[in-house]
Amino acid sequence: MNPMPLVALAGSPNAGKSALFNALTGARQKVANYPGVTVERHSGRTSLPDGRPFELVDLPGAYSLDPGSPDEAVTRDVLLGTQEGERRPDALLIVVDAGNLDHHLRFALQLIALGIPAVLSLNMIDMAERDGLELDAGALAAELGIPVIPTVAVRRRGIEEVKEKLAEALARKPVTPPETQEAFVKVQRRARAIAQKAVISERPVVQATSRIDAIALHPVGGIVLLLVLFFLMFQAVFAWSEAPMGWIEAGQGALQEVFTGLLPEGFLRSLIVDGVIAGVGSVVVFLPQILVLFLFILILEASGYMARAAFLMDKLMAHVGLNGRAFIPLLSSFACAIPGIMATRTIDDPKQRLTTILIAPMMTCSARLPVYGLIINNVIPARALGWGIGLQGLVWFGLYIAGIVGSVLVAFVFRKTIAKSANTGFLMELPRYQMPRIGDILIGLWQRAWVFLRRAGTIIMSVTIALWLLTSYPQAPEGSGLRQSEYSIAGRIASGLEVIVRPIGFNHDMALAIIPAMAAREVAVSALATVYSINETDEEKAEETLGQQIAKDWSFPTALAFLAWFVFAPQCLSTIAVIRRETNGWKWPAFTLAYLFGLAYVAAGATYWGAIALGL
Ligand SMILES: Nc1nc2c(ncn2[C@@H]2O[C@H](COP(=O)(O)OP(=O)(O)OP(=O)(O)O)[C@@H](O)[C@H]2O)c(=O)[nH]1
Ligand SMILES: [Mg+2]
Repeated sequence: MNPMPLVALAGSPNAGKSALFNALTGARQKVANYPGVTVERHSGRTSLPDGRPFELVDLPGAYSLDPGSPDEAVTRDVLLGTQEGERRPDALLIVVDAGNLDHHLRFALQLIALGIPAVLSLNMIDMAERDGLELDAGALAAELGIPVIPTVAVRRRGIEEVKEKLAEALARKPVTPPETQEAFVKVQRRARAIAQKAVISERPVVQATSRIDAIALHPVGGIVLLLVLFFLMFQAVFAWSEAPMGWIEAGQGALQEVFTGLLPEGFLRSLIVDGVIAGVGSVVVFLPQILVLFLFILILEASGYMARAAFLMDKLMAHVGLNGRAFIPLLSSFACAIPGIMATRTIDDPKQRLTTILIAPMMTCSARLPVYGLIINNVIPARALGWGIGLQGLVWFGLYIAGIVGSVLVAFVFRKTIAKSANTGFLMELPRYQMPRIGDILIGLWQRAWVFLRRAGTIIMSVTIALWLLTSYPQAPEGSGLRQSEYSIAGRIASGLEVIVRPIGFNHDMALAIIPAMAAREVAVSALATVYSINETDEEKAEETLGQQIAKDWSFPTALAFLAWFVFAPQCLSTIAVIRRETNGWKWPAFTLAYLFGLAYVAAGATYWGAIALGL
């Protein structure tokens, strides 16, 4: 039996390949309005109009067949059939951006020359029309010698036709390509000539894109705009999430009451009420803040603004020896360092890539949000500083900036020492601005929420239960006046660590919380919740929320030191595992652990003693 036919999606970055992949297969691959989003091969199944199934693979975008970076190498190897364990595709679906035909046809021409039966999707035809460009698909097909179908991937326009033409292409035999590839300069010239022939009419319209860019890319105005946007984002994180956080807390309280009423006093009740509900609930309550933050990030990404931010940062990053390509991986690290580190595959220079991998864990990932939120919401006064600026939002903004500044300084040092290489320039095509589609944003938010809740229900819940057991036993003798969290197994282990972290202002509860938080940062919060609810014996005190207890028990310098610790500490085993995978060995993950813990220790200590010196 013949294996299922294989079709590969290929084309220049940001042409809409993943959007087309999603439209064809019903998958939900990440699409975003900047180049370099897809860095791995993804595949999915779908069927031809006659019902025959075929496999579709979405490849990272590339500018040519000579691989510049690891992700482009994936694309080339798959297309040439030299990728290990991978069949050569039976047909290609080449995607080009209709509004950027001249550039995108270069790679398309190289692809066609491979001799694999191909179909061309003339994508983003809606945007081309908006910008006053009318193209002749028939003329283009005649020039290229393959079928050309105008498509709007995000509105599923042209999808059925693409399938029909793919069915025909799959019936054709591949031809043997010529021995030598045409010189790239020649390809370039041919691409331009063909693109010109395909134009029916071009109405010069003053493009919104260039008008917005006059401000957004301005060397001074652009940076100011960037800072203002991010600043507003953090203010909104507080302003908009207060009410829903209250609802979640109320729900959690109600649930605890239900179980307290349902279960007899004892092991099970304590496990469920103090362990699971208190622990997991203390993390879940931060969902609204995370969603508000991502609402902003997703809108900025989809509109095309983030690519401008990358462009602006390029100049600044050049000073520390990184190019603008590092911006997108670092940007994704704000959600989570894991995809961020994987996205460094778009960086061609190995030393620049290594540096970016090493600093990615310093970007404020969403796992830190519950920790920051817990401290800021409860220890930093909700004071207005005038002009609608709140102190809490300002501190939050400051923590993000601290991570960024720290990473910039570290990158500078690494590029001068352990990761030396020449600085290379950065060429990034800026996408056109687009109105974000509400559906896309909602799906993005849903995916974020799902990742967060799944973590809460799996890793955070299991670590919390384990910690609950370790802090519940052995039980402190009644009336001894000993604190359960110190008497227990976990407490005794924490007492060992406390010796090391006391000089930076940490107390016993914090020492206890940061050990299980190695598994995931959010666990620091659920661990504190568990510790406090286990320690509470008299009923009245148990009414207090975790936040109120922290506000009462922790001194201001101690709370600040805890925040500073979490800016840098590499408390995430999955990130370390990904660094190992991406650098092929234990050397760099070990190095990352060492330098980040060192940095966290110094930063927390400096914060603590600094705050004391200032009399805070
Ligand atoms: N208006 C419009 N936007 C589109 C169309 N196709 C894709 N987009 C948008 O264009 C952007 C890029 O799409 P992607 O599918 O991520 O592009 P890609 O080719 O996979 O990019 P890389 O993975 O970076 O190579 C996204 O913002 C999409 O929503 C289209 O036909 N019309
Ligand atoms: Mg993609």
